[in-house]
Amino acid sequence: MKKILVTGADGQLGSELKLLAADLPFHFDFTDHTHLDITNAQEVSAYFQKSHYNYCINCAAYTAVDKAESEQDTATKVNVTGASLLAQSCHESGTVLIHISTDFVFDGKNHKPYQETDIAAPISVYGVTKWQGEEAVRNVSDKSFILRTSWLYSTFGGNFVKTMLRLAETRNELSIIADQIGTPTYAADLAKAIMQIIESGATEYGTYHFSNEGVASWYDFAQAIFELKQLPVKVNAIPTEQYPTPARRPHYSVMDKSKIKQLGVETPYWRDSLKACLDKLES
Ligand SMILES: NC(=O)C1=CN([C@@H]2O[C@H](COP(=O)(O)OP(=O)(O)OC[C@H]3O[C@@H](n4cnc5c(N)ncnc54)[C@H](OP(=O)(O)O)[C@@H]3O)[C@@H](O)[C@H]2O)C=CC1
Ligand SMILES: Cc1cn([C@H]2C[C@H](O)[C@@H](COP(=O)(O)OP(=O)(O)O[C@H]3O[C@@H](C)C(=O)[C@@H](O)[C@H]3O)O2)c(=O)[nH]c1=O
Repeated sequence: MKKILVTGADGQLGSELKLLAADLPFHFDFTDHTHLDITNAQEVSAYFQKSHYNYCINCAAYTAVDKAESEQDTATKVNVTGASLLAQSCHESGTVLIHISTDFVFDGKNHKPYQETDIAAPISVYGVTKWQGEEAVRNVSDKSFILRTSWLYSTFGGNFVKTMLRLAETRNELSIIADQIGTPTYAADLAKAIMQIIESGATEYGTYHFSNEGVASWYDFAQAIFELKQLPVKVNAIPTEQYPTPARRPHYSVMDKSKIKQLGVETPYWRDSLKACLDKLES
């Protein structure tokens, strides 16, 4: 039976993987920050010495985009050192590493969906650390899948969908940025994609883009949330300048998913997945 180590398992993606795990014929070790700190070299190597893993899915990350601007060292430790330590142990033990990265490795100047071969040029500390983490993985492990995803949300953890629902409890009007374009992605769909890759036994290692299908601005995303939930919130479309944040975010970060589709992975339309998540939140 395949053995799979999951790090950062209490986050959005890790929690979605836990839900899927129950129905799969694999042995999972789900670890959170307290059981396995990926920045601790001894803890990482102890895990890999204790068991042989066929796969390691790295869901652990520093994901606070704005806070990262003033916490560069912490973000680097988790997103670069942590990724590098896992890659090293995976390489030594012949484990396939599935590492997750982000659309924020791009600067957002494209006018057509980013391909895996497009040049990364991150414009935030978070984006830089995620790019350096990818490079660390690529340099060490020749058996790794790096999956870049975007605008993740889930019924678990904190995310844009939950922020909008929370704000709707006290506000009847919101201003949301309309000139940052990307694709929302339901973490449950990413979890399924990861499992499809593992179940297929694919060995076409490398960097892949995975998001839901379609395109939206944060404004469109917010409108869809309120429309599907039938909440009477007026949403004003604003330019980025009118919502200043510590971190810069790409204006355009839609990703081309042709490559991952060749592995048989499905990419549901973002509004369908949003509805599925909202229905699940309600139940
Ligand atoms: N969220 C998003 O919108 C997007 C995320 N991604 C990427 O997808 C991946 C999964 O993201 P998501 O599930 O949303 O992230 P979350 O922030 O929901 O979860 C990350 C988890 O990592 C844990 N963690 C942090 N530091 C360590 C550490 N040193 N050792 C072990 N665990 C640690 C956190 O635990 P604790 O809270 O206890 O620190 C948390 O449970 C990440 O690589 C992220 O960069 C890509 C695009 C979009
Ligand atoms: C709350 C709020 C946000 N916004 C904007 C700010 C920002 O540009 C956008 C999204 O803000 P958030 O802080 O929720 O999301 P953010 O943390 O920027 O999301 C990013 O997270 C990292 C981890 C990734 O890897 C990215 O793919 C992306 O998902 O919405 C508004 O315009 N109005 C508002 O009222």
